[in-house]
Amino acid sequence: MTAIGIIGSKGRMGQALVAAIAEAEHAHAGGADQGDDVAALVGASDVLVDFSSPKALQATLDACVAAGKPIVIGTTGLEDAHHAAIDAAATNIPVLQTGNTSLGVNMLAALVEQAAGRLGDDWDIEIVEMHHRHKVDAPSGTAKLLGEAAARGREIDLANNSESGRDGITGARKKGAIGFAALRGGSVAGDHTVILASDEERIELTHRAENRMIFARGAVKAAGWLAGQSAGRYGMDGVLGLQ
Ligand SMILES: NC(=O)C1=CN([C@@H]2O[C@H](COP(=O)(O)OP(=O)(O)OC[C@H]3O[C@@H](n4cnc5c(N)ncnc54)[C@H](OP(=O)(O)O)[C@@H]3O)[C@@H](O)[C@H]2O)C=CC1
Ligand SMILES: O=C(O)C1=N[C@H](C(=O)O)C[C@H](O)C1
Repeated sequence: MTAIGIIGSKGRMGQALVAAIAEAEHAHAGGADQGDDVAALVGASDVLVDFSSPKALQATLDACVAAGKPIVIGTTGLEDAHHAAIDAAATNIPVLQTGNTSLGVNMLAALVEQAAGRLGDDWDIEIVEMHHRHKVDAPSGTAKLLGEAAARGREIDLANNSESGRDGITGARKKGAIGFAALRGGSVAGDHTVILASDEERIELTHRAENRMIFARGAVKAAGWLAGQSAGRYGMDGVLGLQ
């Protein structure tokens, strides 16, 4: 049994995590939200799970490093500086960061990597995502994860080969670009489609999340797995046996 502390415990994912921790028969060490003492929660936990806000990340990482506690980071909307902070923390503690903790999305990423690599850049790649009206970041962390998978398959760098937020006279699509489009509305838990389009045919690979328990169960599984790892930065492949 692992004592799991939740950063962002009162949120939509925080509540799903409480249920998933009970279901997996781990212990819920408590939660921290805005204004709470994160160091106290870290001290009471074997491992932390963070589904909150990028603004919380640095203080959370500092507390985990100071106490030598592993952390699973599911928060999205991360920028380069956040990833640099994660890399630095991972030299001291185990850190697992992912835009999506579900089995289905991580399987989809493996399929996208393979398709992008085998089809080549005569096939345009567009990633379309839809989420509930409350989501604050775009494109989603999952869309970025799928974009990274496509870029890996093509052996290109995503940062220099992506197009998003098209509006007005944009010019023609750049050959080899990976495009992103974000839709928001209703209560959608998370839909992602990767479209591979050639001149004469099109492939669409889709994942639809029907509820948040798929993310929560994946995060709890990741927490149990991470508690047994040494310092370093990890993704979901080892947790889900997709390596
Ligand atoms: N990787 C994955 O598989 C998934 C990732 N996510 C990501 O998880 C994050 C949370 O999503 P969701 O639960 O829907 O969001 P919510 O807005 O419902 O919950 C966010 C929670 O984080 C808390 N919070 C905000 N700022 C801080 C802070 N500075 N310190 C501590 N706690 C803070 C909020 O507390 P308060 O209300 O007091 O501000 C709230 O309880 C998002 O980034 C989302 O994209 C979501 C699903 C799956
Ligand atoms: O905010 C959400 O809800 C979700 N966020 C993650 C993301 O940004 O990809 C994962 C999931 O799609 C739900």
